[in-house]
Amino acid sequence: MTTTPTRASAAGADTAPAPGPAGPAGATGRLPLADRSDVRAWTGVFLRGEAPRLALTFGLFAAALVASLVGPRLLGHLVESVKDGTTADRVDVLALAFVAVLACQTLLARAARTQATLLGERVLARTRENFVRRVLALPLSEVEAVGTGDLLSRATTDADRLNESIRQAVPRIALAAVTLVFTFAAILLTSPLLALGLLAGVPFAVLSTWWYRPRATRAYELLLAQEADVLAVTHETARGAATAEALGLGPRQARRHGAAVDGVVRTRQRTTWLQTIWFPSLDLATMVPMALTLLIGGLAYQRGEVGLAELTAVVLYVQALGEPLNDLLTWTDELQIGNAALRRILGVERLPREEPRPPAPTDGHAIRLEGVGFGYGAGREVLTGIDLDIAAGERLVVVGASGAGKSTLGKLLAGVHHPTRGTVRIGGADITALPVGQLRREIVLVTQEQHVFTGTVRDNLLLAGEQDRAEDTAEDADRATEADTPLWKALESVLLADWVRSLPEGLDSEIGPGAALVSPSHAQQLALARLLLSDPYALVLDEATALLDSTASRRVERSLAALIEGRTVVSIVHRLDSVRDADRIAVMDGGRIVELGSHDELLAANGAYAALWHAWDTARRPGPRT
Ligand SMILES: Nc1ncnc2c1ncn2[C@@H]1O[C@H](COP(=O)(O)OP(=O)(O)OP(=O)(O)O)[C@@H](O)[C@H]1O
Repeated sequence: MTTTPTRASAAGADTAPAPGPAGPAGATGRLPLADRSDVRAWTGVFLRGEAPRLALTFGLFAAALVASLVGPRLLGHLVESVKDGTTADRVDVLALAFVAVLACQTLLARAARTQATLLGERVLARTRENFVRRVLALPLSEVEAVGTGDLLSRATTDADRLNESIRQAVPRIALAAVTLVFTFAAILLTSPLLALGLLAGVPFAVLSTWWYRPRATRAYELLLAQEADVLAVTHETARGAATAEALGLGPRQARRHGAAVDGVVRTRQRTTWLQTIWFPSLDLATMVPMALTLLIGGLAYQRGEVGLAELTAVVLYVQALGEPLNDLLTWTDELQIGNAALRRILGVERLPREEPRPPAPTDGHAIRLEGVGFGYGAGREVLTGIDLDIAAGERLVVVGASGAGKSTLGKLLAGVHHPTRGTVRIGGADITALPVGQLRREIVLVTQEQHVFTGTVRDNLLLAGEQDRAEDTAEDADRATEADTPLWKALESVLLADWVRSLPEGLDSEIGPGAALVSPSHAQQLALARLLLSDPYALVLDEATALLDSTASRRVERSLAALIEGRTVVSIVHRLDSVRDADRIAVMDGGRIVELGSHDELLAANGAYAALWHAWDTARRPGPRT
C-alpha cells in the first residue's frame, strides 16, 4: 500500500503542501501553460548558460557554410577558364581546390551537428531534471487533481518534442537562416543586379507566415493537450484494468479512448490543412524569385551586363537556396511544436510551490478536528462541521455508507488535503503549518494502493532518503550486517522475512516494474515494513486490505498488527470484523459524524451504528438454506 510520504521523501525537502485542496490544476483538470514571458525567460537562461557551446556550434556551422559558398565560385572560375581556354594544370588546381573545400565543408558540418546534438541533450537533461524536481515539489492535492496523464505526457512526449526542436530544429533553422543571408550576400557581391530578383519572394513569405503562425500555435497547443488526454485515458485504463474488467467498464473506457483519439485526429487534420495553405505559399515565395533571377541573369548575360563566371555562380547559388529554404519551412513548423511543448513543460512552474517551513512546536500527539469542512475544487462540501478529538494511542474506527466521506476524512487527518473550513491539529499545532518531514513523523495514510519502486528490496525499505546510509555501509560487511538488523526486524514483524530470504540476493534483490514481480500482498507488507522503519506516531488505515483475497488479506492483517502496536490508529473500514476491538467508532453519513462511541455504547443507543451492525452480523451468519 502506498504511504503518502513517499513523494515528499523523494523530493528530499522538508516542505509542506500549500493550502487549499485544488489550485489551478484542480480548477481546470489540466496543468497550466507557461506564457510567452516564461518562454522568453527560459530562452534567456538557456542562451546565457550555454553561450560558449552555442558560439562554438554556430561558429562551426558558419565555417561549414563559408566553405560551401566557396565551391560555386571555384566552379564558376573553372567554367570560365575552360571557355576562355586554359592549361590542364590550372584545371587540375581548381578541381583539387574544389575537392579540398568540399572535404572541409563536410568535416565542419559534421562537427557542427555533433555539437548541436550535445547541446540539445544537455539542455533537455537539465529541463527534464527541473521538471521532475518541480513536480516532486507539487502539493499532493495538485497531483491528485490533475491526474497523471498530463504530467506523464509533459515529462515524456513533450520533452521528446522539445529535444527534437533543440537538437534539430534550432541548429537547422539557424543554419538555414545564416545560409540564406550568406548566399544572398554572395549573390549581391557577385552581381547586385541579379540579387534584386530574389526580393520578389519577401512579400509572399511574410504575409503567409503572418497568417499561419498564430493559427498553427493554437492548433499545436491543442494537439499536445489532446495527446495528453489520450495518454491519460490509456494510463487510467491500464492502471484500473482489474476494476474495469470486474465492473464491465471496457466499452466505456474504449469509448472515452475513442473520443480522445478523435480529438487528436481532428486537430491533426486542422494542422495539415493549415500546412496545405502555408507550404505552397512559401513554395511560391521561393520559386517566383528564383525564376525571376534566372530570367534577369539570362537577359543580362545576353546584353553583356554580367559575365559567364558570375552567371554560373549565381545559378549555383540560386539552386543552393532550395535546401535551406526547405529546411527553414519544415523546421520552423517543428519549432512551433517544440515551443508548444516547452510551454507545457514550463507550465508546472505556475503551480503553487511547497514552501519550506520551520518545524512547528507540538505538545503531545493528540489529534483535534474543529469545525472541519472540505469540498473538492469548487464543488459542494463533502465534509461538514466535523469536531473530533483523538487521544494519543487511541484506536478509532470510521464506518459509514459508500460516499459518506470516510476516505476524505482520512486524507484530511493525514494532511494530504487541507480543510476548506476549520482546523486539523496534531499536538496542538495546525497541520497546515507542519513541514512534511515533521508531519510524516506524526501521521501517515496507508491506502489500498501500493507501489513497489524499481530497485532493491533494501532501497524499497529505505525510501525516505536513507539509501545513502545503506550505500556507505555496504562497503563494510560488518557494519552492513549491523545496518541491516532493523530491516530484517521490520521484515520479520510484517511476516515478509522468509520471502526476502527466498529471493536470489536477499535484501539486494531487484524488484518492482521491470524486475522481479511482487504480489499485491507482498507489496503491501513491504510498504508496512517501510512504515515500521519510518516509525510515525499515528496511522490512518484506509481499507488497507480491501483489495486482497481472503488469505492474503489475513496475512497482511497479521502484519498490520505489528505495525499498529503502540500507535494512534484511525481505521476506515467496510467490514465490521474487528470494530469491537476499537476504543471508539465514528459513524459517518453525508459528510458528518453522526455517532461516536464504543461498540457497546453505540449498540445501546440503537441508532445508525446498531442498524449497520445488525445488518452485517445477520449477513455473515450462515442462514437457513431453502
Ligand atoms: N477526488 C475527488 N474529487 C471530487 N469528488 C470526490 C473525490 N473523492 C471523493 N469525492 C466525493 O466526495 C464524497 C466522499 O467520498 P469519499 O471517498 O470520502 O467517501 P467514502 O465514504 O470513503 O466512500 P467509499 O467507502 O466508497 O470509499 C463522494 O461524494 C465522492 O464522490
